[in-house]
Order: sequence, then structure tokens, then C-alpha cells
Amino acid sequence: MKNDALLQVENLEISTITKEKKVPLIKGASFHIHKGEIVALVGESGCGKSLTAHALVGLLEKNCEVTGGAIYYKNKRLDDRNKKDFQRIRGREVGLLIQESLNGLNPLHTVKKHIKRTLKKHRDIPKDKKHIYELLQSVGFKDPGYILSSYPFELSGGMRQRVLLSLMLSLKPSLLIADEPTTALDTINKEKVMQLLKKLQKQYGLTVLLISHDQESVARIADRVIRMKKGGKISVCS
Ligand SMILES: Nc1ncnc2c1ncn2[C@@H]1O[C@H](COP(=O)(O)OP(=O)(O)OP(=O)(O)O)[C@@H](O)[C@H]1O
Repeated sequence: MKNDALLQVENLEISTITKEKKVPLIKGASFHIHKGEIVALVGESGCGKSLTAHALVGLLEKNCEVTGGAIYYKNKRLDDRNKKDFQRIRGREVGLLIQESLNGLNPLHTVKKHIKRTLKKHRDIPKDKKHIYELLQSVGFKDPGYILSSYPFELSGGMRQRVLLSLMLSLKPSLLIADEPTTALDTINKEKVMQLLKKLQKQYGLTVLLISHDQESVARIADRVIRMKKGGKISVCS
């Protein structure tokens, strides 16, 4: 394995397991990400991008398993960890931003409550007003006070997506996996979220695995684009 990679995926195989048999869904997926890089993983619908993303954070569905290959994160095997280990790694080390996360915003809670609840889970992260304001400013909000007092339904899709991103970033993950982070957004908001990721990469050295079926939109901000073929094989696009 390449020792200087933050994440190294080698010959990954993910299968569905039933009582009778194991059916591979992806096979032979290999790629790596260096610290501070934005790598876009593209490929047609159903090729296995989301499965890969979920395997990286230990969130495969119950009927799926990593059945071959290896995942290394900071030079340590990741795929053989137990549930508890993954809970510790998720959020603080590796953050996963998915479309469905938007549904995770509680309509009865203000943004302030969402942020406080996220921060409360981690003792060593600053929770003062200045820090929270900076966090919201870092995702492009010019009036954090207004956003903090808002409920999710009072915000646009793009704003909610940026609130989610701020929740993820508050935990300072070493690696952010963003799976189709802009699907529900219009073109202007799509571009805003993309540019924001680029800005965060430059400012904070954020490392991002950006998953999308839309190569054109992610290629603009990615340092490298890799393509997954149906069945899992990965080739380098640029
Ligand atoms: N829990 C599961 N059980 C059985 N098959 C699954 C499961 N999850 C995914 N698959 C299958 O694995 C393949 C890859 O799915 P995946 O969701 O990773 O595709 P994708 O590349 O992310 O597609 P999209 O761009 O549409 O999100 C698909 O054929 C899908 O039907």
C-alpha cells in the first residue's frame, strides 16, 4: 500500500449475503486519496459508488458486507473494525454527507439547537458563540445570527445543505465523503456548494471524496477524477 495516502482502497469487494449464497456487487475497486486532495469518484448510476462510500464509514446495509480486499485509513486497516470503532471514527475522522442527511434535520429544532447537539457529543471541541459564528461563516453565511434562529423549513435547499456541511465540519473530520451532495439543488446552489468545498480545501486543507454521476460538475473543483465502471473497477480520468 502507498504509505503517504490518507485513504487507500485495495481490490475492494462488496457482496450481498443471503443464507444460500454470496453475490458480489462490486469487485476489484482500488483507489487512494492524499491528505488535502479533492478526488471525484464518478460513474453511471448503479455502478457501486454509494456502496463504496458506505463501506468506508461502516454503514453498509445489513445484507451487504466487505468480502474482499482492504481499506486503509491513516495506514491502519479500516474494513475489519467493529461497530464501536466505526462509531468513533465516523464524524470525527471521516464524515459522510449524503442527500438523505437533509431528512435528518429535525423540523422542530432551530439550527442553533442542531449545532449545539452535535458539538455536545464531543468534549474537546469549542462551543462558544464566536466559534459557532465562525463555523457558519465558513460555509458562506453572512448573517449567522439569523441562520442560528431559523428552523430548517425556513431555509432553502442550498442553505440547508450548507447547514449540514457546517455540522459535519464542526467535528473537523480528516476526510469528508460527500455522496451526491448537490442532487436536490438548482444550478446556482450546486455551484455554490462546489465552490465552498474548494474554498474549505484551500483554507483548512480539507480532504474530500466527492461522489457524483455528473462528471462535468465535479471535475471543475476536483484535483483528480476517477471513474467506477459497473462492477467496481476504477480507472483514472484526470
Ligand atoms: N442493500 C443492497 N442489497 C442488494 N443490492 C444492493 C444493495 N445496495 C445496493 N445494491 C446494488 O448494488 C449496486 C450499486 O449500488 P450503488 O447504490 O452503490 O450505486 P451508485 O453508483 O451509488 O448509483 P447512483 O449514482 O444511482 O446512486 C446496484 O446494482 C444496487 O442495486
